[in-house]
Amino acid sequence: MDDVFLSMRQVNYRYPGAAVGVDEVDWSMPAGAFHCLLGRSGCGKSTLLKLAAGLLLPESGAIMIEGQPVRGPGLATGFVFQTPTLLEWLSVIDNVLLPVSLQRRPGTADTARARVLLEQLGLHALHGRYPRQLSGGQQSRVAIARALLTQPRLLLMDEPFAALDALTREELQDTLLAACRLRGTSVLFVTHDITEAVYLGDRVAVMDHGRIRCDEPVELACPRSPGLRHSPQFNAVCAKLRRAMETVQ
Ligand SMILES: Nc1ncnc2c1ncn2[C@@H]1O[C@H](COP(=O)(O)OP(=O)(O)OP(=O)(O)O)[C@@H](O)[C@H]1O
Repeated sequence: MDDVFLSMRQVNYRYPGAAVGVDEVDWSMPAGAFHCLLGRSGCGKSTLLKLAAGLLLPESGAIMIEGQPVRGPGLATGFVFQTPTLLEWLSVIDNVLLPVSLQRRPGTADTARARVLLEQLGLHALHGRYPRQLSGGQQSRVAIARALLTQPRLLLMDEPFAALDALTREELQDTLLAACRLRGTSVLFVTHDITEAVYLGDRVAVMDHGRIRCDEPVELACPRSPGLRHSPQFNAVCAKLRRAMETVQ
């Protein structure tokens, strides 16, 4: 199929000595899609993301982005971890510019792009602050801006909002959807939270013991709006995924 952006075919990986890894995973995403991976702790979600990022290489099977095999990490893929991992000694704008400054001296175009991202992520007044002067939600916003700086086609997110309070988390979900829609960024997003997966994802997969056990398209109104969270349709999809998660445990 020519509209496949990311494809995984029969992908296997296991850390030495680990009981669970990634087991015969087949997955594909069209460009601009937002896919979520749900599953209990230790089922292999982070391992799958690291494989997609090229941080790990599969023992067998193939991972392709736009038809090219993934052979290692690259600027075409952004990664956001559970903790924002900001550098304490750099200001907000310098943290956002980090992916460029690791390669070369940032130019005016890079700084302009960083400022636009900070504006879009609601951080325009905080350029000169340091991470210790920010709330957890603001730090997460900086981490997202940093991951988007190089204009990656693919954003991989590993429970990036897990440590935030429920309302901040919902605000960030809307900010993230808007930022990715604007850029056409494809996103693979790992979470433990069923409502988060359903709000964000246009497709949600449930992982268990390294395998994809259930793969559910989410046919809810786009773009998402906060009122959707209280609708019967939203609750019905959440209930279906919950049943799927309970069945596989
Ligand atoms: N660096 C590592 N070395 C050895 N084993 C590892 C390593 N990282 C993960 N594992 C093991 O691989 C398996 C899958 O771990 P993974 O981190 O992918 O799970 P997960 O679903 O992301 O869990 P969580 O939701 O808790 O983050 C687990 O059994 C884990 O103990």
